[in-house]
Amino acid sequence: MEDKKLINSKEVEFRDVSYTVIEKQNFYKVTGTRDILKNVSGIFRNGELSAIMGPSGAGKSSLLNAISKYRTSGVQGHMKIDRKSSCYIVQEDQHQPLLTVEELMNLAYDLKVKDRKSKEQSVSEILHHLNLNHQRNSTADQLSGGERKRLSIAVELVANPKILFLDEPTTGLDEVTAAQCIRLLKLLASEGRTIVCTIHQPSATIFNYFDNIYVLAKGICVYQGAPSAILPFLNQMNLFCPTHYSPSDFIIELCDFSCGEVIPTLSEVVQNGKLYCVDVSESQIQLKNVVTSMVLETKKSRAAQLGTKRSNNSLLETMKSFSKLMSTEGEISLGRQFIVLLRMMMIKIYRSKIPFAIQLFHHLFCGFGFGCIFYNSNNQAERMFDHLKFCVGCILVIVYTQVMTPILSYSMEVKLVKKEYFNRWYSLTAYYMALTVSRIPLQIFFNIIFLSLVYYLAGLPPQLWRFCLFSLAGLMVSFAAEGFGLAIGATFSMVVSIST
Ligand SMILES: Nc1ncnc2c1ncn2[C@@H]1O[C@H](COP(=O)(O)OP(=O)(O)OP(=O)(O)O)[C@@H](O)[C@H]1O
Repeated sequence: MEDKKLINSKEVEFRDVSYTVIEKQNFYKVTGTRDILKNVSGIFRNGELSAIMGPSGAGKSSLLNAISKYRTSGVQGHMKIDRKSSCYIVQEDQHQPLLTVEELMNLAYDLKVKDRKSKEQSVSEILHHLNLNHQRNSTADQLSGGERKRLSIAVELVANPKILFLDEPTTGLDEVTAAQCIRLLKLLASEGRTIVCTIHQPSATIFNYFDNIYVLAKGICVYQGAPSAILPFLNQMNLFCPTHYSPSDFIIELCDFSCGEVIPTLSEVVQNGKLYCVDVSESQIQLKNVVTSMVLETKKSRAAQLGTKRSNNSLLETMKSFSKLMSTEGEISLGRQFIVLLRMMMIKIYRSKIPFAIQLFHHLFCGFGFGCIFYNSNNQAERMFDHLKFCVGCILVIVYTQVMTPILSYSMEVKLVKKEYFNRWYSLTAYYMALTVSRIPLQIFFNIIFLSLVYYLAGLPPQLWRFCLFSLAGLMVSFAAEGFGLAIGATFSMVVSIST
């Protein structure tokens, strides 16, 4: 009966998962590979708060990333998880800047939920539930660490996900706030969700809030089961916790400092996560096999389906899979995503007073300086080389300005976009379209200021049609340069975020 309950209620199951990274001496030279996770298995059940514990560098975040499918390259093994109803909350609490808590909640709701009737009520309920109601009008930067963490959870809760993955939710929080955060997660789990978080070394109070503990050491599982069963389990292995130690400190110390056979022996006993420790009585435990072949079967049937599909392979199928890649699987249409994102970006631009002032000063300064260099030179036909220098110079100023702006600003946004895209807030197509369109008005405004100044100071003919042609050429260069800037900014920040 107990076994049946365990098997039926599991929400996340993984079997023989390994994660290998390529080690490089420098950007080009590969020195070898390193196994971060070594064929670990386990389950995280519905209605439970589970913790992945272990010393620093044990592979906790790697395991969370692998089973949530946040990271797929280098990961092998079988995983059963409903991606559509899961979300991942990263360690750094990143939120759209310049938006208030209420606006962030509304943004998440508009992008994730189709039914708009109950928006106000749902948002209020979640904010109330997470004790953020009094901060409705504050921006994310004005919140405390604990409030920011609660906001990260709140924005994901609007779509009522069944599975929540959190990477180190207590990092940077004091003991009391960390305990509050874990209590909140326990409450959310008790409502029927599967909550899995990584945690480095929880205090005794926090440790006892968890329903399930998964301990990793050097990429292998050394314990999986109820927190209360951990000491009886270790006692059976002749490892006795000193009286003044908390169980969590003891197992972390064992994993961190023990040498020789302790870690492989513990891992062998729990079959690298396939067995689950249940506390039967005060000093007795039972090891139950909970990881089934179900994940393998799911994988096989998927593979079989794919095989059938591939046999009918056609251009249409390829196109469909490509468009799936480009869009989220949510129900919100691309058009609505675009409108919601565009509105959000316009609000952000409107509120960015200092960047606006800097850009205005930059364009005025460059326009004036550049105009002075070529003062009244363009109405003299014999100064042909000066005309050429003027054109090349104009192009260089526009290109440099427009390339640098997205390179500097976009790299900070990439991690946020990666998180929101992974959590199915929007498709990349809608995001890119909104980003491009939202920048057009200011881009035209600033470029016209620069172009008007240089046009006038350089003594070009005061004819409207000539000025329009000159401006059009400048704007086209500016749009092309901005595209390059976005590509460079996204590529380099992707490289940085992938390698971190
Ligand atoms: N992409 C990668 N390339 C190279 N090494 C990596 C990569 N990802 C993880 N590692 C290494 O794998 C090990 C485990 O990393 P992981 O972040 O999973 O540890 P952790 O248990 O979460 O540690 P911490 O508690 O300190 O965050 C570390 O030694 C880390 O340097």
